[in-house]
Parts: sequence; C-alpha cells; structure tokens
Amino acid sequence: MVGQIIRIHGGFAFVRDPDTGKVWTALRRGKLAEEKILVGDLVEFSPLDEERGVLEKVLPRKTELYRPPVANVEQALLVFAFTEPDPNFKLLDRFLVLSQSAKIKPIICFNKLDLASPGLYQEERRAYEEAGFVFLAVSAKTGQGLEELKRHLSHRVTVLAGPSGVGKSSLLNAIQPGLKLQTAPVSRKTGRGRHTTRLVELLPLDIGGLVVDTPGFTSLDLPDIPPASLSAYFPEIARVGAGCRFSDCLHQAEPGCAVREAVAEGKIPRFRYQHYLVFLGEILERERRKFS
Ligand SMILES: Nc1nc2c(ncn2[C@@H]2O[C@H](COP(=O)(O)OP(=O)(O)OP(=O)(O)O)[C@@H](O)[C@H]2O)c(=O)[nH]1
Ligand SMILES: [Zn+2]
Repeated sequence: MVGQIIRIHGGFAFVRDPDTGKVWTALRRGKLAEEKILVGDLVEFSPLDEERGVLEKVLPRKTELYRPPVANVEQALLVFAFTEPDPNFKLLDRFLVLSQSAKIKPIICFNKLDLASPGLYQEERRAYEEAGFVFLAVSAKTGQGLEELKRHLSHRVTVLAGPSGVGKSSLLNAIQPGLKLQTAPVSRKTGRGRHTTRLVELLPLDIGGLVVDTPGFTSLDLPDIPPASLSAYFPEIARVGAGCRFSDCLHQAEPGCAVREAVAEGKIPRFRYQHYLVFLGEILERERRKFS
C-alpha cells in the first residue's frame, strides 16, 4: 500500500493511510535504512501486523522544502494581517517568489478582517488577483471567510508562512479546535552552539488534507535562479515582458522595455515592479560575487 510519512521519530516512520486515516509504525530495513526519508514522503509499505509495517520504497518527491524539511507540500498559505501588524507587501512578494520557485502553489490569506476598515488594501488585492493569485480575506475571530479557506485547505498538503502575530495559529484553531502550530524554529543554535532539531509533523485535518505544523520559509534568501527567470514569478510582469524589444530584457533601464512602459501607464502596479527591482538587485549582486 501507499501512505504518507507524517512523523519520523526514534528510528520509526509513522505512515498514514490516506484512505482510512490509520497511522502505521514503519520499520526501515535493507537499503532503505540508509536512504534519506522525509516527513511528507509518499512510501510503499507492507504491513507486518495490525500496527506495524516495513517501508519498501520512497516514491519520487514532487516538491521538497528545506526549512522546514518536508516533502510533497502542495501549497503555501501566506498569512498576513490587515492590521496589527500591518502587512509587509515586500515580504509577501518574497514569499510568492520562494513558493512558486519551489513549485508550491501560493495562496494569499489576509487575516483580521474584523479590524479592517472597508476597502482596506482593495487596490493591492486587485493587483494580486489580476496577476492570477488567490487572495482570501478572513477573520479567525469572527469566522468570516473561513469556509472558503477550508475549501482551499481540504485534501491538500499545506505549509503556512507569515510573520509573527498575524494569526496563523488562530486560523488553524478556528478551522479545527486543538490544532496547534509549533512556534520555535525547526533548527536553532542553543547557548552552547549545538543544534537542537525540532520534529516536523504533518497534522491531519478533519476536512481532509494535512498541514505542516511548523511555519515555512524561515530562510528568506531568494532561490538561486538566473536573473532572467525572476519575472516568471511576477506573472503580470512576465506577460507584458514578452513585448520588450530585447528578449533578455531585465526591465531595468533597457530601451524599448514594455514593462517600464506599462508601469508608467499604471497597467502594472508600481509596488510590484519596485519589489521586482529589489529582488533583481539581490540576485544580480549574488551573481556578481559568484563570478568575482
Ligand atoms: N481581531 C483579531 N485578532 C486576531 C485574529 N486572529 C488572531 N488574532 C489575535 O492576534 C494575535 C496573534 O495570533 P496568533 O494566532 O498567535 O498568531 P501567529 O501568526 O500564530 O503568531 P506566531 O505564533 O508568533 O507566529 C492573538 O492575540 C490573536 O488573538 C482575528 O481574526 N481578529
Ligand atoms: Zn523589459
């Protein structure tokens, strides 16, 4: 049978049967004892008795996150608050690049709708929706928008990401009381400079699907991509960029740049373009250091 590892602990992998929800204790032997396995791995496994089984094979990973280390995450819920704390759109755009480049579908989720004045961040919301992203406005406190959020989480493997205090734990708890996120980072230096590793776990949802219990993308370094690839993660820039005079246009100061023209005409939101330029600068700087 095929199951998914939801926890690894004490030399055992705990494998969940997606059909029944039953969790098996799986032993690793033979060459699989050496092979790297990750929480989230889909595995073939043979039952030995009513509770235990043996891992036979790790199936190819569709995605792989490093911090936290989890395989086969399908989507990232990028949680921000309308206020308390105010949203940081540059951080949101960074998360959008990170998740898309890891082949993880981003879902933007703005919480604390109950505290928002009507129309707050309407323009930004439209910008993200027109670019093609899902943008949910919710309140963990009043329950607004939670049915739609549930529909997005149901039957998917999701990691949450977002700054402290935006309500990540509150949202999960509102969806399923008792569900708790870990707050400490997966790996951190102790006072003695030793690493303690927190266990990562996948938490099953009653509505189907799983969530990673540790917020993702703790490293905010942009992926090591060629500068020309960055615009692929800004869909509204990529679309217009096809019309630039030079096919390798980076949309900085090149003549005949359709992107800069669209920004000047208000067809591409200026804040998105500015974040694109900041990230492009970081990637170019890294390239420069690599080759110097
Ligand atoms: N008014 C209002 N307050 C909320 C809402 N959601 C969460 N809060 C409050 O915001 C604060 C932070 O919520 P948490 O769920 O701890 O936020 P978090 O993102 O998990 O924070 P970290 O654990 O630091 O990452 C708490 O005081 C919550 O009660 C909401 O929808 N509306
Ligand atoms: Zn251009």
